[in-house]
Order: sequence, then structure tokens, then C-alpha cells
Amino acid sequence: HDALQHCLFSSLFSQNFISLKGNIASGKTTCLEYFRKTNNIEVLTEPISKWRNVRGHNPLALMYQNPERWGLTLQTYVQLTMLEQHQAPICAPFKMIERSLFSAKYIFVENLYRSGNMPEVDYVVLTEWFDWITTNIHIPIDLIVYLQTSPETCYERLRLRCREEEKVIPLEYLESIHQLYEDWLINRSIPLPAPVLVIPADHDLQKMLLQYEEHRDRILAAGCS
Ligand SMILES: Nc1ncnc2c1ncn2[C@@H]1O[C@H](COP(=O)(O)OP(=O)(O)OP(=O)(O)O)[C@@H](O)[C@H]1O
Ligand SMILES: Nc1nc(=O)c2ncn([C@H]3C[C@H](O)[C@@H](CO)O3)c2[nH]1
Repeated sequence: HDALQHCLFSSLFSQNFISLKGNIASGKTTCLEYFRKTNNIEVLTEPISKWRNVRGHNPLALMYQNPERWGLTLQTYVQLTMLEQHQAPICAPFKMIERSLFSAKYIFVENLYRSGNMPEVDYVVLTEWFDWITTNIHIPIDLIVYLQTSPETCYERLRLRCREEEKVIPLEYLESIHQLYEDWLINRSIPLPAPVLVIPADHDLQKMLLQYEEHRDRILAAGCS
């Protein structure tokens, strides 16, 4: 009975799906935390724990160690876990999801392929999967929030956070990821699934919390855009 009531409740609201995007260590987790605490927003962080341990295997580490051999393995699993995130039922008027099925394809798969770290057959098979999913399954996104940082800032923060698998990431990797985000979200090289709100995110924690406060109304008006 409760589940039915919940679903009726959530169907009454024009559900608003906000996708939070940004480079590695651009501050997404901090942003999600802010909105989880201050508003009635359901937050879905990246399922990175799954990528680091799927039945005892760590495809994230494997990909960083040998992208040509393990890129497809990780990306196939990222695509599945991100689809699960998009499909997860929600019972709040807003759902903020860290990155998306789209950023996995347009940023990370694209980067692996363009940098020569993904054989074309792998790229083509992943694209076939992605095209089938996005054609046959509705992936609702009402607003994209882009935490725009410089690669250097992300590199510094990355080193501070020192996640084991990420120790091998050079600045150049962050620069190419940054360029793909800029091409997509600023220069609109690929059609966008939703409007983009850009938040400069090179500032310190205090200033960022003020930025989130300033942009709160715009973000929570997602569905009425
Ligand atoms: N505005 C900030 N100023 C300084 N350090 C920050 C700021 N925001 C986050 N950090 C720190 O930088 C590191 C990365 O931040 P965070 O985990 O929020 O990034 P992220 O975008 O979620 O990373 P990923 O893409 O890897 O999930 C963390 O150690 C965090 O404490
Ligand atoms: N190759 C690859 N493809 C993805 O779709 C993807 N999404 C996130 N990540 C990496 C970035 C951070 O190290 C860590 C947490 O964001 O996981 C990815 N790596």
C-alpha cells in the first residue's frame, strides 16, 4: 500500500531530473551533499563503488592501468549502472543525478576512442548499445548543471583526495576530459538532452556553497524551464 501511495505521490509531481556534470574532482559530490541537505531533493551519486568492485573485480582500476584492454569492459558496466540510476523510482519532486548515461558516452567513451585507447570495434559496439538504449528507453533529464573548472584545479583536488585508482591520472587526461565537456556543454557540438546551467567551480568551498545558494531557485525550477 505504501509503495502504491509513494508512486501516486511522485506521479502527481512533474518529476524534475537534474544531471550534475563536471570534470573529475570538480566538486560534484560536495554540490550533491549541499542539495541533499538543504532541499527535498533525492540525490543519486555515481555508482563508483560498483565500478570498483563487481563480484570481486575492479574494472575502474583495470581501465586506468590499461585503457586499451579494459576500456570496453568498464564502459559497458558504466552504461548498465547509469541506466539503472536513471530508471530508479523516486518519491521526491526532484532527483539530482551525478553525471549520466550521456556523459559516460559523450565524454569518457569519446575520450578513450579519440586518444587511440579504444579499438574502433569496441567503440562501435558500445555505440550500438547506447543508440538502442536511448531510442527504446526514455531517459528524462530536465536540466544539466555544469560545474565548470580548470583542469589544473581538478588536478590539485584529485591529488588531495588521492583515490587509489586515480593516482596514475596525468594532467593531460583531465585537460582532454575538460575539452570534451566544453565542446559538448558550451560549444554544443552534440545535441543536448536539456538546457545547461553553468556554475564556475574553481572557487573555495565557502564560495561554492554561496554559488549553490544563489543558483538554488533556478535549479529547483528545472521542470518549469
Ligand atoms: N570548492 C572546493 N575547494 C577545494 N577543494 C574542494 C572543493 N570542492 C571539493 N573539494 C575537494 O576536492 C576533492 C574532489 O571533490 P569531489 O569529490 O566533490 O569531486 P567530484 O566531482 O565528486 O569527483 P569525481 O568526479 O571523482 O566523483 C575532494 O577531496 C573535496 O574535498
Ligand atoms: N572511463 C570512465 N568512464 C566513465 O564513464 C566514467 N565515469 C566516471 N569515471 C571515473 C572518473 C573518476 O575517476 C571516477 C569517479 O567519477 O570514475 C569514468 N571513467
